[in-house]
Amino acid sequence: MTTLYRATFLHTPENPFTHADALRAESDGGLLVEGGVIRARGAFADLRAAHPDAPVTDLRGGLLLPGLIDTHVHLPQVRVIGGLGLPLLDWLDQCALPEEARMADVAYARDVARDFTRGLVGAGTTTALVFGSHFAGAVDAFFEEAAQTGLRAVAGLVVSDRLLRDELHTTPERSYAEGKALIERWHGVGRTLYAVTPRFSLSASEGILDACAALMREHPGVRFTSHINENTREIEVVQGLFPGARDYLDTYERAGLIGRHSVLAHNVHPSDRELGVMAAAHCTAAHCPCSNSALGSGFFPLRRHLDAGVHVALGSDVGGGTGFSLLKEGLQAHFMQNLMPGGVPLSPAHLLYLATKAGADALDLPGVGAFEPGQQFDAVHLAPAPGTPLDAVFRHAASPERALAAAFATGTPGDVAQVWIGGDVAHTRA
Ligand SMILES: Nc1nc2[nH]cnc2c(=O)[nH]1
Ligand SMILES: [Zn+2]
Repeated sequence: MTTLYRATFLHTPENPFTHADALRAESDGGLLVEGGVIRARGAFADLRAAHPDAPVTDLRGGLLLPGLIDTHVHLPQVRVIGGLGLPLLDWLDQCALPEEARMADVAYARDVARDFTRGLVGAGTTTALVFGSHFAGAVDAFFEEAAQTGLRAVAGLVVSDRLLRDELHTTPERSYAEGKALIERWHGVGRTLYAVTPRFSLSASEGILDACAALMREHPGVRFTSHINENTREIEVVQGLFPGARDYLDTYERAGLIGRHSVLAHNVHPSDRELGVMAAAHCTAAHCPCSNSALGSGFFPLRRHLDAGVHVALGSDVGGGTGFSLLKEGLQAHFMQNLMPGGVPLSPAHLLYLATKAGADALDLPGVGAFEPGQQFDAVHLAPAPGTPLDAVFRHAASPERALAAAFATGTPGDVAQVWIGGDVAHTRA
């Protein structure tokens, strides 16, 4: 089936941190989509002339963006969003982990997976790197729900063997066996990929990190994700647990877990050595600015990451973060860079890139992240309700770029009118 979408669209096929004019915009644009794939892109009038018989979907009056890509978000935490005012380790004990223990009940986990997946797609997120659950049944339930919704999910069993709560602990042997079974069931099936996911070095012994590395070695193409350098107290505890490690990164590096397919969340307090190794390994730092603010973790040193050559993308970190909207994460990133000494001024192009193409690159998914011919039609249509301030801005914006800035400044999931994944409608505003 072929459709010609008519819209004001913007995308960042190039990296605005390294390319001038990376923001591409078309005020009255056309995207010709066939079988879920973008076949042609340009001015609407030109595409209309070349394809006079294609049915037109008219999306004028809003903004069409590539589907947003969340590179760090926790499945079991959707119902504990809002535990404000605690530092990381207290927040885990009091807010997150009691809820994560409830995921042992598969029926409960299925309901949570529905809330979670709806929350993501309703916010315009079409691809997510998801911290699953400590329970394999809950991870299955999530993959099933993602397959139904159409979400591009990269996810895995979260594994830990110390310092959380007994119900959440496993063993290296069991984590390996359950991970292998999940990889065989889900990796590369439909739109899903598997991510090997030790929770963080604080809760993962060398033995369980080795089991993670074995899964990575035996299943090339699976992704890796964990947390790093989020909170100063956490870093001290990790140093004590790994007295032979050079730093936090080394706890993963020594196990053989750092490479092109590794995404490390937070990295608020990195050393220069860690940044150098991350750059050389082409791994990604998932920056989660709302979480960093809510948990008081600190200011993300974006300048140091960029100077070192470390790839950076955005994550919502629900439920340490405050919601699924990557527009809000973009705004919070902008605020924090504005406020910190030596912060990087972030333009609308930077924010769009961090929320789309940067995530696609982090996950090594060349088929998504922008509106290039040959890419999947993953898209979010922002169309604020008439009479809202964002609608007023959209109707009077001097350029698509100004409208984009306003979408980051004041847009919410309520402004997401429709979402497509691979050409299929995955969400329509009620
Ligand atoms: N923000 C955050 N950091 C973590 N470090 C280990 N687990 C978590 C978590 O659930 N959220
Ligand atoms: Zn997290």
